[in-house]
Amino acid sequence: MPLLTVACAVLLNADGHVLVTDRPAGKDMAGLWEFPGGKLEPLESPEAALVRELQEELGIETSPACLSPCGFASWSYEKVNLLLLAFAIRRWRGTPVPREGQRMQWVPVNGLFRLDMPPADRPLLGQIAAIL
Ligand SMILES: Nc1nc2c([nH]c(=O)n2[C@@H]2O[C@H](COP(=O)(O)OP(=O)(O)OP(=O)(O)O)[C@@H](O)[C@H]2O)c(=O)[nH]1
Repeated sequence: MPLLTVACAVLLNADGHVLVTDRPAGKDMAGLWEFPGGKLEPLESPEAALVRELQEELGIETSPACLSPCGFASWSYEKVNLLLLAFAIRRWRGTPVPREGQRMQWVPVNGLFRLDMPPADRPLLGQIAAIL
């Protein structure tokens, strides 16, 4: 199966809460909570992809220097092997506002374990808890 590389953001605010958005109706796994981010375009670095996705999805400005790798997960879905690369981000410019019809919430890290998230994300949660 093809390998799909996705970069995602663990946006941490001053209270130590993490931003999650839900997958809009009509997409695979609609309604599940996930970390903002998306697929790398051809020849694009994970950092550049994430900076671009955060602008598109939430209207915030970041830069590769703000991104700190904080974990990864690997999961085989029906049609792809997903490699999910997570970056912690504590500083950005602007206020996140969902731009693609997603719902959004800030949750304490412990609260992540109670959310309905894609199966690929579960192994990330312990890694995220460890960096706080
Ligand atoms: N951004 C993000 N994607 C995730 C997470 N967990 C997870 O399994 N994924 C999967 O990684 C892929 C991300 O791709 P994407 O967001 O660019 O694409 P998409 O499915 O929304 O569809 P699109 O091609 O219409 O943009 C999706 O298949 C999504 O289900 C996560 O926490 N964040």
